[in-house]
Amino acid sequence: MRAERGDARGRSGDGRGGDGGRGTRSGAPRRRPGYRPRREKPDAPREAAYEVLRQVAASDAYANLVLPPLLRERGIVGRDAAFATELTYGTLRLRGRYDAVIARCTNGRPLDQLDPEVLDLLRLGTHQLLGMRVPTHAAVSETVSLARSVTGQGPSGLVNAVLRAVARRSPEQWLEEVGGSGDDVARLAATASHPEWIVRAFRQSLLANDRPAAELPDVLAANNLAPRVTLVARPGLVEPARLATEIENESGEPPARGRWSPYALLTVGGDPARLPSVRRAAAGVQDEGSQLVALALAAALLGPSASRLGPEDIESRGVDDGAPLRRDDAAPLGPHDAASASPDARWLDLCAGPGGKAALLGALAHERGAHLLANEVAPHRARLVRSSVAAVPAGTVEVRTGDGREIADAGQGPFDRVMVDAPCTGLGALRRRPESRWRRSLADLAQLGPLQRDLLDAALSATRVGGVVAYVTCSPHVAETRAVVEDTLRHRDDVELIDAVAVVSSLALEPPPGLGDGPFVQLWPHLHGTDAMFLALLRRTSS
Ligand SMILES: C[S@@+](CC[C@H](N)C(=O)[O-])C[C@H]1O[C@@H](n2cnc3c(N)ncnc32)[C@H](O)[C@@H]1O
Repeated sequence: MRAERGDARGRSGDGRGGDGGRGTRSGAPRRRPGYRPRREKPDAPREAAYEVLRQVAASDAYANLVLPPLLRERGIVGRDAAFATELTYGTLRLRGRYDAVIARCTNGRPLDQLDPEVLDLLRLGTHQLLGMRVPTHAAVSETVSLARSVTGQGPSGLVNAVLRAVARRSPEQWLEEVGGSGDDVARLAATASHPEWIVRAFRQSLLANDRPAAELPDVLAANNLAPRVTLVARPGLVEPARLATEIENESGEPPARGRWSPYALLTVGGDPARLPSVRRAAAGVQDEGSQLVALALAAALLGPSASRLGPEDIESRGVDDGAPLRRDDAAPLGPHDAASASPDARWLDLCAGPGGKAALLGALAHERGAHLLANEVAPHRARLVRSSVAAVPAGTVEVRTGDGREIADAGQGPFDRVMVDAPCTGLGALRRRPESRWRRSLADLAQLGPLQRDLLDAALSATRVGGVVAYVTCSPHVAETRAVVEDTLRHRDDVELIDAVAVVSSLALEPPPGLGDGPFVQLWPHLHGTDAMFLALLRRTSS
């Protein structure tokens, strides 16, 4: 079976396995010459990829949540699992480009007149041909076989004809063809496979962050590359060196250290869920950009108008110079039950689900004798937060289910440090969520804008004078990043900006290049290898 699948993928043989891939099994009737009976079961990795695509389209499922359990359930492992994963995620990412190709191969029939199932089959076949370089005969015959199995005989002829037309040109020729018409945005949208409004949004954001528009193809291309899986060794819970050993034992390959976060390890394979430290939540999967913004909140200095800091504290910590508090300088605070006596004891994560940043902040809070309230509006996501912070010793983190706009009702403020990791379009994480670019629309921005402003407002109101708020999005879109912060500064006179570039540059292992003059930090996949996270740091200056 393994050999048959391998052949079907074009790694050897004729693309159909030793028996033609048509299911000759002991006891099967003798074939007439030239007769090829219908294959009983389609190739399992292709079938899994197809099913995920259908769930993504029909039930708004997330591919990265559906595929791994499906592979486990069907016992698809090793190279077959890698094939299914690349086929699924690659097809979803490059759907826009492939649709432009397929539309040129249907004899003028518009794609919206094809059955959605057939269109997904064509996309899968096209990705094998143009994105994975599977030999033509294998890509076409296996996809046609899958089509027969899932849609019946009828549409399989169309699938065969369209895929043969796709195969007549090389990937390079198709890129030239689909990128050959329309304005710059339309061409990039087709070749780099992004909706046009997202292409425009990235261009606008590059310019707003003093990056040249010429970088646009690079950032879009980076959105199409599968990122390396990054783990965080939560401070005080597991040493990075120990986590590295676990990773090497699991995958056979030592991880690379992160470029920016001292707690980051980049893996090259293996299943993170199997690592002992991940299982006990001392470590987790977390993009380095996400680690950096959480570390920045923990490192940003409190004060100068910190009402609960004495003047000598402010002086000795160098608050006025705007430099961040380094971990070495952090006051070695006592046990967390003494936290209430400290001027840096009450931390809040206002939008905590599923809990990546809350777990890192919780670990840091424990080291510093602080307490973290992790708030999340969705009960099922609040449960995920509880799992994420499970390794932080009891008493440090409390998880609250509630609307962040009503955080004053929690009765635990005012807070010293507050994370507002606002619900956003997620345009900064397109690498990791292959389907999301097709699901999002401009209407989402209009809907999210008021909520983002209200959450930031509520966070600032719940912060003590001198306390710090981090406003974070996993999106570079101007409308949900600097526009939200600038609107807030316009209508509040009790807030000032902290230079987030200075904070991030001094806490990172090396200063990330290209961050500009601040005060905002915008990370980029093509420059930093992280998600396109945005960070603004704000300080409450008066009550
Ligand atoms: C970007 S995610 C946060 C990611 C999280 N900080 C992490 O690192 O894992 C935004 C979260 O805000 C939550 N959310 C949405 N509206 C909210 C509200 N009104 N109050 C609190 N949380 C809210 C969403 O359910 C979602 O879990």
